[in-house]
Amino acid sequence: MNTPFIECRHVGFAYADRPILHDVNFTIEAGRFAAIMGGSGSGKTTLLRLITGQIQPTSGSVLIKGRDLASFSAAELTEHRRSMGVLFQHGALFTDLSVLDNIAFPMRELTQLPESVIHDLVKLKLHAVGLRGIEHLMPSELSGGMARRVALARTIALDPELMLYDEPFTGLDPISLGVIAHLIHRVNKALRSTSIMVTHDVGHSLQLVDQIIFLAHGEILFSGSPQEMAQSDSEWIKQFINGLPNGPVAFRFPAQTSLQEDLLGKK
Ligand SMILES: Nc1ncnc2c1ncn2[C@@H]1O[C@H](COP(=O)(O)OP(=O)(O)OP(=O)(O)O)[C@@H](O)[C@H]1O
Repeated sequence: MNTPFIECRHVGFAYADRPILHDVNFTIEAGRFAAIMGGSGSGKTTLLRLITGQIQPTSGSVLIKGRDLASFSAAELTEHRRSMGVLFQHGALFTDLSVLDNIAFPMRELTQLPESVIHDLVKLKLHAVGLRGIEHLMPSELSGGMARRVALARTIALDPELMLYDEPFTGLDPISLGVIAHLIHRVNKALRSTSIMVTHDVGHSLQLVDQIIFLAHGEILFSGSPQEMAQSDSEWIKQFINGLPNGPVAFRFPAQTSLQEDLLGKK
């Protein structure tokens, strides 16, 4: 059997004394695309940060290509980060740099490539996201959808073998969202990278990914294919997929007193 690209083995994590993840176990095979889903505050971004090595598990281990991240030297950790492309929630561009300089940034920082090659690569990356010809524009001159595409071009600047997307669809109109989803699919196929996306967008992600990891209260409630998820009997998953206001995640906060007591001061 092939060694998985990413494996979480009994991973637990706490911020100070506040437990966030408990006994999280899953594997993602090389070249596969996984979505991490779950309600707000369930620990999705925390899981991404454990995979990038920004934070370390309190218990258990995160293995990259079979090796425990905790055993990486500083140089190996830098190399691990260099081999990753991360698209953040709002795809933040450097506002005082042009599109060209934004996309060239990781190439200039992390490689010794000559400027002429960097310029050609920027054009290729912009072409990949359908925006060749806007190299000279500043971020303030771009629409939200274009800015997200430029951020995607920057993310793929160094052909990463691991792509991480943290809520890439947030704040986009339906057309821009469709474009970004299509581009993410194309990028994933072209780079054959292993990809992980944290998302709340059930509709698009079920079409994009091979695997879904569903977190609730810091535990894995489900891990499997989109087809398996659609057929799941779990009330949590049904509530999430169908966007129901009530279910295991209650609509009402469980107040300690009744409304009558609050308003009339009576029992
Ligand atoms: N640096 C931090 N220090 C302390 N608590 C934190 C920190 N970062 C996140 N948390 C808490 O950890 C929990 C999990 O956060 P995380 O961002 O991983 O959730 P999430 O599933 O990505 O949420 P969302 O979907 O709302 O972005 C939350 O309750 C959050 O308040």
